[in-house]
Amino acid sequence: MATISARGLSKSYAGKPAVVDLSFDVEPGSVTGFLGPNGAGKSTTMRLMLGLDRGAGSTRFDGKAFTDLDQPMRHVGALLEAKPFHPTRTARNHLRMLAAANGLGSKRVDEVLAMVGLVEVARAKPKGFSLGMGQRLGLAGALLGDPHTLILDEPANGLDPQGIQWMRLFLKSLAAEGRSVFVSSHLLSEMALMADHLVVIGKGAMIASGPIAEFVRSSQQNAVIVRTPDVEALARLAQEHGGAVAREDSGALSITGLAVETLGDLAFENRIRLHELTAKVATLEEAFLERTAGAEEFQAQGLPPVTEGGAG
Ligand SMILES: Nc1ncnc2c1ncn2[C@@H]1O[C@H](COP(=O)(O)OP(=O)(O)OP(=O)(O)O)[C@@H](O)[C@H]1O
Repeated sequence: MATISARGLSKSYAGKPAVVDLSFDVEPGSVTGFLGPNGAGKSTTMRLMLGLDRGAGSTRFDGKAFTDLDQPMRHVGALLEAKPFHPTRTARNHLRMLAAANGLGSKRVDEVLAMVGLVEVARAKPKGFSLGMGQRLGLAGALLGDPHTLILDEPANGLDPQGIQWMRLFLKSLAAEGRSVFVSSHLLSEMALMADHLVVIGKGAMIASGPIAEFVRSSQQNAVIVRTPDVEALARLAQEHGGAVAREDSGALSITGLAVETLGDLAFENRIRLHELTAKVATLEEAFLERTAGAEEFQAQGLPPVTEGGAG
């Protein structure tokens, strides 16, 4: 059984749809990335899942609604806001209160402080914490009940590169233990390294849901780059076999719709000399930008001309 099963989640603010009929599953033993442009409805969806927002639809955690779970912290750990704690209560006391309110012992408090690397500041007040330390404390709170399911909204927000890497490895290890991890992030390169599955939304509605490899494979940016002195012949051959051919500025051909092996064989069989034959694999960022084009809540007009890689 899927640990998290969301069905028909919907929510409008003052008549404006924020989340539109979202249904998806999050499987145990995997990290599922939740992606969408700013304002796409990720935070609203996570609040709906936990019953913190009123809306339509339902979310089941091992068959039960969050509000029907006996000792919910032992089932589902959530990190939704950057600093959901009292500014002047020490980190350890904040967690102790949370633990006591949920029938958990204080030994677990020290365990989770160690897990997130906050032992040295356990007696410090979160008022002086950086955004990244606040995120670690929020994560410690989510882990208190040793839950099998984690729902994390932008947990890497404010972390430095070391912290981001630590978070990635940490979440992957939690998933490897069999937990379900549902995590939103704007850091696409991190998501590419961390997630097994994706749920991608735009303007509140589902764009794609499934294995990350499938999502990236569907991108038009996957192509075979070919350089040959016999451009016309190869282009014609590729088109005859169903490929779409574009000419790059460098003179190379960019061919989509045909596998690199097929193109290599075609060239060989037709005695076409090749100087380059490269499979160009799309990045998650390319696939994401392609699939969410036009789904941004805030679209800039009249961007200044910038060429990538042109700085410095
Ligand atoms: N309390 C609220 N009142 C009115 N509108 C809201 C409220 N919360 C969110 N919205 C609107 O609902 C939509 C979805 O917002 P939400 O914060 O869920 O998106 P998000 O994907 O989490 O965005 P981001 O990536 O910027 O965090 C947006 O249009 C937002 O302006």
